[in-house]
Amino acid sequence: MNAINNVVLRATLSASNMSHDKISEYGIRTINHPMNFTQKQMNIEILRQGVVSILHSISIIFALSFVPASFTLYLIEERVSHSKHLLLVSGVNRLIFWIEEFIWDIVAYTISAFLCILIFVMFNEESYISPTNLPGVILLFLLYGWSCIPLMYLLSYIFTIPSSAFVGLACGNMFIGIVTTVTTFVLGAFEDEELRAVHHVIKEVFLIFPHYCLGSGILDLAKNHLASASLLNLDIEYKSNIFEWNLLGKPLLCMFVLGNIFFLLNLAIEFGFFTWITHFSMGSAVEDSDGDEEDDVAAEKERIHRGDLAGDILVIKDLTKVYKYSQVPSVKRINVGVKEGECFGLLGINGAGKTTTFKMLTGATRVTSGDATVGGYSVVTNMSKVQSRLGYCPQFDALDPLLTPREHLILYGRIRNIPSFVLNKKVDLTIQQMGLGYYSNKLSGTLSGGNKRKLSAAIALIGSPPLIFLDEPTTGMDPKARRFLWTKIQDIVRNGTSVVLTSHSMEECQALCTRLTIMVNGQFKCIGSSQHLKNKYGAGYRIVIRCREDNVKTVKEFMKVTIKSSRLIEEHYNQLRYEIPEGKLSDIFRQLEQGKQRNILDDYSLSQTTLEEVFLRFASEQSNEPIRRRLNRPVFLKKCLSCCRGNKEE
Ligand SMILES: Nc1ncnc2c1ncn2[C@@H]1O[C@H](COP(=O)(O)OP(=O)(O)OP(=O)(O)O)[C@@H](O)[C@H]1O
Repeated sequence: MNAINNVVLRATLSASNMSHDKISEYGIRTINHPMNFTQKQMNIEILRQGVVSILHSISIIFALSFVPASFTLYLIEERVSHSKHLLLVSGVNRLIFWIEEFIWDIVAYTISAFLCILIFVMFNEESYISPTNLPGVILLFLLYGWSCIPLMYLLSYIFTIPSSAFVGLACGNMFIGIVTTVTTFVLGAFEDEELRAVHHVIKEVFLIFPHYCLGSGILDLAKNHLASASLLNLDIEYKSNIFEWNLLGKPLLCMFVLGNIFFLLNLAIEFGFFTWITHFSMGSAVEDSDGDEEDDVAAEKERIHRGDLAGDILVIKDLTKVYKYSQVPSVKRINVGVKEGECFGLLGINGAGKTTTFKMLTGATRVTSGDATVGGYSVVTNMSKVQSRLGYCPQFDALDPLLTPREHLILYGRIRNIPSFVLNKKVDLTIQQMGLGYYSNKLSGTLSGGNKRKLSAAIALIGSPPLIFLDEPTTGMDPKARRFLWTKIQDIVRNGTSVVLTSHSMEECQALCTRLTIMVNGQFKCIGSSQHLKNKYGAGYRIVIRCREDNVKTVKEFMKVTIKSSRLIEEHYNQLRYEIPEGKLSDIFRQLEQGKQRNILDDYSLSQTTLEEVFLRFASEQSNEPIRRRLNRPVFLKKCLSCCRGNKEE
């Protein structure tokens, strides 16, 4: 309207031949000054701004729910694949592991948090980026990461599938953050006395959630900014310290304290504090071994108890493991000493207790009773010292799928303190010897089962630790790689390294082990060299006879008469299999040759009892009772336990 008036005025002046410069001096200037808000308008405006602020809080909680949850992906993968355990066994300090994990995650989180702040800057959100409020916003974001990341570490123990953990934890973060913040905001808007009382209580209780601290902090900051802006409209200057107790002071302090508590709880789980408490509260009495102990087992036990341990790098004394909620021990009072430069074999059928023994010796599970020492250090009291002396090839490949074989070997070589000037050469040599050259730069997640096994064995050997545990190292390997590994094991044993090996291949045990034991139901049934075991527990010789179909009866008669101690153990069509417990080898040959000359038998073979037969004899004693007697724990209890025990199995 004013502009039209000015146009009319200047057109009239122009018609009266006034100079152009002068015309611009004439005109009407209008100034619009809004009236101050009424009380009602003010309330509506505050409510409108409040709703905008709660939307900001929700958006921030939403964005920052995903980032901390994503840090559990790798953590769970490492725990479930046991690659974390392998790192610890190779000498990584548990405390350093978690500090490094936290530093890495907090740096990644800080980048995301600063991107959120950048969005505020781009949209010029005065409530958050004004010089007085910006430091508060930065601190709120950083302390949220400080407290929420260790909380995610704690909750990650509940999960075994990384993707489920990510979805579950991100949704949980969002749910808690949004529900707590919106609830307190809505309750705060009511005038009712009772609701106000509830509002005050839950505002304090919700401070145990970092998500609420962040949401309420953002909201309070925006409300405070709105109040000072509104008062400024009334020409009243209102300045407040945003770090005061009732504004940001309380949530900031709570997040700082919560972060410390969550991190310490996580360390307590990592160091087995809770399993330690339950271990002592549940008791661990296991009666002595069964009376029918073989004399070589008893002799070894006697040697260990006597303390005659000269030259033994590994000493196992009455080592026992009873898993929680299992009524029978998985490993029961075993005793053995392994000398420097000795390869000791642990044989036993599935479920005999071999892996459990390794788990106790490497710190993956707690010892129920008894002890074992490596180089004089106890696995019960000084596991970190024990671990620094171990190489371990677990039963299932504990590899990081995102690292290549070369990167794995460099990583473990560095952990084992191989000087950097020889490390690359050593790694190249190992890769070439293990036949991994073609795959050395491929992700280990894409390797075949056999190649993964080769890599696991190479990791155990790199750095030449004095004691190496190999849990079925050659399973799935091709014959060439298997032969190479055998040669390699023989070499390192010759050079003074001790090896404890489990295998289901009798051929492997005979080729490598200086002494071996057969485990049945968690107990050692015999100990000695393979020849000693065959002599002692083998039933003499085996004869396989082939004859004409119509001659079977005659052969049976012949054997009954000529080799009286023989016992028929198998009969298939024209093939008979006999066991001869005793007798001179030359006499047996002579008698069989006579039978052949008399055309009673066509053909025969004579052999000593094999280790496999000794093994089968003992293995037949293994009962599946332990498995049947294990109780069925409720699922929720299992999850609760897995959370409390962290990476320790019980
Ligand atoms: N985490 C566990 N909780 C309860 N019982 C377990 C646990 N792990 C193993 N066991 C039980 O302990 C016994 C010994 O198991 P272990 O894995 O040591 O046998 P193994 O000799 O290594 O068998 P395999 O040759 O199949 O590897 C089994 O009866 C098994 O069911």
